[in-house]
Amino acid sequence: MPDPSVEDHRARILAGIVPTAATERIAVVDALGRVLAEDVAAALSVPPFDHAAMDGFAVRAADVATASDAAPVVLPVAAAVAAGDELVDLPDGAAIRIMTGAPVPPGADLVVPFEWTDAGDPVTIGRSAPPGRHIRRAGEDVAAGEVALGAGTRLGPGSLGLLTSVGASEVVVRARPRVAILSTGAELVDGHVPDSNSITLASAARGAGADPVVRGPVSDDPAAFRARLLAAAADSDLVVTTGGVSAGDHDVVKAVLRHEDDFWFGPVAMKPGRPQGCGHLEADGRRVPVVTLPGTPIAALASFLLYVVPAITALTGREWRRRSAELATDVTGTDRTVLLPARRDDTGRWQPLPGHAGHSQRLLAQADALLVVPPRGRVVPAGTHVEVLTLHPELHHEEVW
Ligand SMILES: Nc1nc2c(c(=O)[nH]1)N[C@H]1C(S)=C(S)[C@@H](COP(=O)(O)OP(=O)(O)OC[C@H]3O[C@@H](n4cnc5c(N)ncnc54)[C@H](O)[C@@H]3O)O[C@H]1N2
Ligand code: MOO
Repeated sequence: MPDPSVEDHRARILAGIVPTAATERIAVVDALGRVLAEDVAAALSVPPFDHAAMDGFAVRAADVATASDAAPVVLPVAAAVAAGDELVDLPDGAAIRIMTGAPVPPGADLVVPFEWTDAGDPVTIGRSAPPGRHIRRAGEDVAAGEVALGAGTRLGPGSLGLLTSVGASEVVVRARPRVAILSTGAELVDGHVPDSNSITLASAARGAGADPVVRGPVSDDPAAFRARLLAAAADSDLVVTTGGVSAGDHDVVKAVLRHEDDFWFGPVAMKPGRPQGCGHLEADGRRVPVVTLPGTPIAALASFLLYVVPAITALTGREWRRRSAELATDVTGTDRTVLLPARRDDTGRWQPLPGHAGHSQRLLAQADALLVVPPRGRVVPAGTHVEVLTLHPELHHEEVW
């Protein structure tokens, strides 16, 4: 039996994910990047009232219908209104000087821009237009009562502006999934090796829309690991461990979980990150998914982006979408999926960084993405589109990827 592929392992993990039902009500100013849990109906129309779209004169279109440079129409100016002013009626046979955003005077159905006039008082108007020109009608963008944004919408800066314009100051959004990060290894606990995976994975989790809780490092003692793991599962929606999944004498994650019914461990046909595992734990009657990643830092982050970012997306009830990018050069494929640190060049294609040594944290820190080179066992030519994993997961949802 060949080792399962990256796709197989991702499908296995995603099959065990049930979107979290939890929601919370938050202020619109805090809602950037969140996902609406409910439709938002407009309390206010956009625009809220009929207003001028140009600086000029509000008139009756019929009064200026014949205006031309050769035969201009001259009207007295009855008043001046600016944005924020109260309504002023338009007397018969007159014009009102009006600024962009000011309420259109009842009776007026056309705004003549200054450029078509001498801007004087009385005003000489040398050009006409049909009724309605340069007026934005109340509700022409969004009518009060209409659904302004639907459940499931991911909120960007424009959505926050729209919510504010329709009168919403708070919204109900899906709760961020709580993701526990549990690193393992005696060398981390005693400080011989800095625990870089915790900060890397917690920040990647936050960027992907989760609420990370760092629960490690924990030593290679099975009882200590089990206790920490259960505590992590009790207050999270997903647990991610790092380390302890290969074949060594102290590989505690695998030793503790391999005999559980609900766990799978094995090599996945990828490099780096071959030893992987996943399963579920029971906590307070909930089935909490657990993804066990290898400890080597580049393998841990690559695996996190391949498997955990899609799982976080699925937990928030959104569909995970693969991103693809074009190779700038030929890449040597193998019989396993290879993950290559890369940067985008001036042509928008992706170039693997030179000097890839398999496990360089330095290269990972310099790269913008990991290219997922498929296991074709031969050269993958320049111009081929391959999956790409951004190393800036805060941008994961952007269409540019
Ligand atoms: N006989 C075999 N040995 C190994 C195999 C194998 O198949 N057979 N697989 C190798 C591969 S590939 C990988 S990847 C590693 C994965 O090992 P573990 O997941 O068990 O990780 P550890 O042994 O705990 O640590 C590996 C390495 O990474 C450092 N590390 C671990 N956690 C962190 C952390 N939180 N922050 C920073 N660095 C960390 C750790 O000190 C080790 O140097 O197994 C190979 N061996
Ligand atoms: O798969 Mo491991 O990450 O090569 O060292």
